[in-house]
Amino acid sequence: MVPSVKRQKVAHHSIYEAVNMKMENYGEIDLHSLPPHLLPNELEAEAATSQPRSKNRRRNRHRPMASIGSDSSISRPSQRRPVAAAPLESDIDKRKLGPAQAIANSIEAPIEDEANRAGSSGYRIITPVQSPIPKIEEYSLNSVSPPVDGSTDRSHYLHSRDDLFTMDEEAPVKIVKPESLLTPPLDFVLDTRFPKPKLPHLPPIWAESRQEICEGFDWFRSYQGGVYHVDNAVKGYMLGGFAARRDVFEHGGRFIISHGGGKAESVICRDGLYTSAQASDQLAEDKSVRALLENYWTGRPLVLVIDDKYVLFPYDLTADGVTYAVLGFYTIAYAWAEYQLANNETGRVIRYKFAFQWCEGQGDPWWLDKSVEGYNSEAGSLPQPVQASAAEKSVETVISTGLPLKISEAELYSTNFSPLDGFFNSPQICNVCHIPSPHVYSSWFCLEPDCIVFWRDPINQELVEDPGEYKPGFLELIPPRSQLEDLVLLPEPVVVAKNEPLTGYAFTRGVHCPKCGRLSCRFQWKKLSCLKCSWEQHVEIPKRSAENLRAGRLPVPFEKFYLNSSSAIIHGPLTSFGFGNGGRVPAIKLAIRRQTKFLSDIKNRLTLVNSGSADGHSELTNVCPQALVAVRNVATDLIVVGRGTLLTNYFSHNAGEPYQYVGGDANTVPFEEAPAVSDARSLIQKRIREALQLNASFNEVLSCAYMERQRMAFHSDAEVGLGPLVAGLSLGSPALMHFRLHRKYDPEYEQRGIQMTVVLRHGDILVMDGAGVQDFYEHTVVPNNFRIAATARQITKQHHVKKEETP
Ligand SMILES: O=C(O)CCC(=O)C(=O)O
Repeated sequence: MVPSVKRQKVAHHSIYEAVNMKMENYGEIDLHSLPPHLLPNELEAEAATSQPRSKNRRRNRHRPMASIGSDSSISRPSQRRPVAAAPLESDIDKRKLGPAQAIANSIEAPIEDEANRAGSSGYRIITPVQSPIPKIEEYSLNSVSPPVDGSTDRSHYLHSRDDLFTMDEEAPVKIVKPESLLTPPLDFVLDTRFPKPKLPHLPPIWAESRQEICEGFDWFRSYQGGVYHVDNAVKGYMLGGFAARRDVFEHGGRFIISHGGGKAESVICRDGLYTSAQASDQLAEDKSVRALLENYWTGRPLVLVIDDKYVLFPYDLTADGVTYAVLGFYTIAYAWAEYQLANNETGRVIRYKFAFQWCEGQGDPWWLDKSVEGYNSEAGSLPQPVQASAAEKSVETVISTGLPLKISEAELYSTNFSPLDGFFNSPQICNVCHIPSPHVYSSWFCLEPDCIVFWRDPINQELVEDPGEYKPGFLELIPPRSQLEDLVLLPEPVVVAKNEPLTGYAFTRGVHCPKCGRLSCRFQWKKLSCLKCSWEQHVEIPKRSAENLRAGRLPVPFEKFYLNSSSAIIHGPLTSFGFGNGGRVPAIKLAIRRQTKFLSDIKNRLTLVNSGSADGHSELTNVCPQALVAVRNVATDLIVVGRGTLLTNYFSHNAGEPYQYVGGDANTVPFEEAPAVSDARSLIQKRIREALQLNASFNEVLSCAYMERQRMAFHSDAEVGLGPLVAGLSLGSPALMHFRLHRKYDPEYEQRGIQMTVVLRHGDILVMDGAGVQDFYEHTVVPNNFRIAATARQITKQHHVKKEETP
């Protein structure tokens, strides 16, 4: 929820003007006027969706270019809308509940329940289960809706989804599923090809975790769901988990049929309570389906990615530690809707099926073993058991010898036709809805879900129980259809250009290893490296001067802080106090407390101490080189995002006492080994003594380093044995620290908006004093650009007692 705020002109006072001045409440500003990259995620998402979009731009980008050799008699989808065409804007509401659904709801006899036939292993409706700490399992990503994110209290989830969120990606979610809910989908085919042989060689592009794919591969940046689309065009499609009935992998993988578009039965987790959501009908206007249909009509290629659970792929990815492998470019040859069995009231759901065909011009699929005698590149060769030596063949060699890494313009022609336009598989026009449907199965029936005879025998109008086999010839390859475009699959290497800030966004992204093909996240501050082999590229980030660190303006309409007028937080007078070598230095002390309900106790306060002196800055710059040893830490094993390891969205380094948040002992060094961090601690303690007359003695400092667009998620430092005094020193670009009410005090999300925002500039120390600050509020830090923060705490023994040991 966004706070209800109204616009009001806000004066810009310099720090010096503000000293000792009774400032007005700065709550009356519009947070939406802030640049999106400075907003916390939920506001950022809102800001992004409220941007006006140029329809023309979008259409031009995704409509096919003029076709070469196209037949003018071939009608375009815009002229007549066959089955499953992307709806026009005006159609959307009308199509929400089609006549087919009305009929389906009134039909008494459901399609025969295969689960019953299969005995007790069949699918069940799952009722809500109370589950304290579930066993974490990955659930078919192609079919799972994101669970509702739970608490962001570090004691529950050490990292929340915001930690990994960057602006051009979907936020990753926790895919958690208690064992008791792990029932296989009803509509699956058993894989008969086990045991699968080992891969002939590593794939040219592969990853071990979903995050690696999303950070390192432009064609697939979806942490949740199986369809990655941008501006209504699908860039990547994930084939994962169980295949649905009638899914196929033909011609050696040149022709693949898959069920896509989400809305399968899913598990939702909220506050530790797991519930299942029933499968529901896919609609042509559902975002994923709609985007897939747009690719279908335009012939635009997309990239197929598989995971190691995709049963129809003939090789075993797991043997080589491959979780995700990129197949190559495909276009959609056919799209249609059909009924599939489901575990809901009607016993069935509408599902869209897509037939993907390998794009010509990108060589043969990399997994086809050309060494097999009688290898037929058209048909593909079935996998043979692979010799160990062949399996270990260097991907480097493979990459250089013709892999599906690029579609070259010269080899393509754009047919720009629809497969329904009369050439393939004898489409027929339905005499009820007058929309053509392809002839997919042995007998033809209407595949337009809004038609009252959808999936019904045209003669006796009976619902089709089993459509049987595909019509002979349906699985044959069709002439290629693609746009004249130079599309590059291989991730571009990160090039270190002269004078480029090496903390820029490009350097936060994942890297593709030219030796073994693995995608790795940027996990070390000092270099880009492959997590599989020895490949690495040094990116030596130079030491920054105080001036350089301080540079960077925050385009926000407030100098120091923002208070939401409905928050009831009050601030005291702004005062100045002296630091350092005897001279008085103008500085700000801003005490903020909440007057009613929550922070009524004066002990709970927030103070921003600005060092304000040149001498302070020179002391601080020493901290930087120390923090540069930082790494992106591994998130807790309580969370699975997609598959594999999960890293935070910033780099960190811990000194002093182990801090559970950064993995305890494993990621902590003693202060003696971190002299600059130790200096920062001394400086923080000194400033607090001077400004607040508090004798703080911190025994832990967490240093966080942020590159462009990185940030720390909403959380509170409310773990047992922490604080209650927490003080953070800011270095580098200015940042916004937003506070919102903790979810436990606002369960209905009524006041989920930002209650308070504090600007943190180079040299500032923000002091959070009192357990109430952590208990009532969560905070997030969104830097404007390169920034390092050193946050000091007092950690007691209680903090080290493991969760299971607490009574
Ligand atoms: O100042 C920062 O960058 C974040 C500090 C913080 O929230 C923390 O360490 O808990």
